[in-house]
Amino acid sequence: MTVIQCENLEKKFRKKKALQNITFQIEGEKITGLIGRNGTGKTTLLRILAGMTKQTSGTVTILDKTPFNNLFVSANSILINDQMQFPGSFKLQDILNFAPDFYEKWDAELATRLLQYFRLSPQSYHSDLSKGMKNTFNFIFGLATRCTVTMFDEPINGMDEAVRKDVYRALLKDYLAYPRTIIISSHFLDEMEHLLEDILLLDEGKVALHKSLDELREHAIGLQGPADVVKKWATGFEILHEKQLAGNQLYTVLKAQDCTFNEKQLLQEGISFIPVSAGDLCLYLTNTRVGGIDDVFND
Ligand SMILES: Nc1ncnc2c1ncn2[C@@H]1O[C@H](COP(=O)(O)OP(=O)(O)OP(=O)(O)O)[C@@H](O)[C@H]1O
Repeated sequence: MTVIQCENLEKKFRKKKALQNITFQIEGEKITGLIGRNGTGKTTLLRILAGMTKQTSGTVTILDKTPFNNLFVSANSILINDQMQFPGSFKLQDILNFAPDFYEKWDAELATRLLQYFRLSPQSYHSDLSKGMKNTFNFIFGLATRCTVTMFDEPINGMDEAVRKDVYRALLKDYLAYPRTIIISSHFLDEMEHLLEDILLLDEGKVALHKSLDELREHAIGLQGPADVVKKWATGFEILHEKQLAGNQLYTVLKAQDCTFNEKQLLQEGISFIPVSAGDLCLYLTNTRVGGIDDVFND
């Protein structure tokens, strides 16, 4: 079943095109990572999907409904971000008490247990929490809604490493018990790679790639060895990233399409295959310069 569908979505802020030609669909229950550099339109896309803002043109449907101003979509989806506002007079417990009025699948026990585990006092005011604590509470809230479409916009900002690890684990355990469509935008792809089934990579407001992680891992190949030999083998391939290393060694990442390297011969010529992590690959695919920051310091 198609849960999310976008066709030629465009969003302009005055003359600025924040999103353009966005076409993709998400089928069924899975966790998708929404990845992209700063300012590439992740938040804008999530806000459109959640019905908080309207696209300039194109179509978007969530559970077959247009999300903007749609009560059905509001009841069945949630966007968690650090802009979430709750009434100033509400303690955390008050927020939890009101949640079942809006979210029919609300799991009060899960929310309470997670609050205890993360040592968040139900008597605290949301506005008094630190950044990391606020995001932890927001995450708990999002998880406990069990919404059919649950979206997290950079949920782990401000959380320390131990909390992040627990949050990833809680997300995975709850998802396995109650599968649903989850989208997480994050700059920490390497950390949460194990959670994700698909990657939706945005670059300058466009979809750069929408693939499963398995497909993504086969998308590129890393070669390292003597610079002249690496360059010889890389001839004719699209180079996604290049880094000069000590001892005249070169590390090159190539687009793996139609790669038919003879691994034995490469090894004989001193070239090693280096796996390219999904996080690094997404960075290379959205870098404007093949050599990255090093280029700034090179003549
Ligand atoms: N309300 C707005 N008014 C004008 N421009 C906006 C507005 N919201 C977003 N933009 C612009 O749209 C583009 C996309 O912004 P968006 O916040 O969606 O990116 P992002 O990928 O979430 O970025 P980050 O990773 O830094 O949070 C940016 O150029 C931003 O300046």
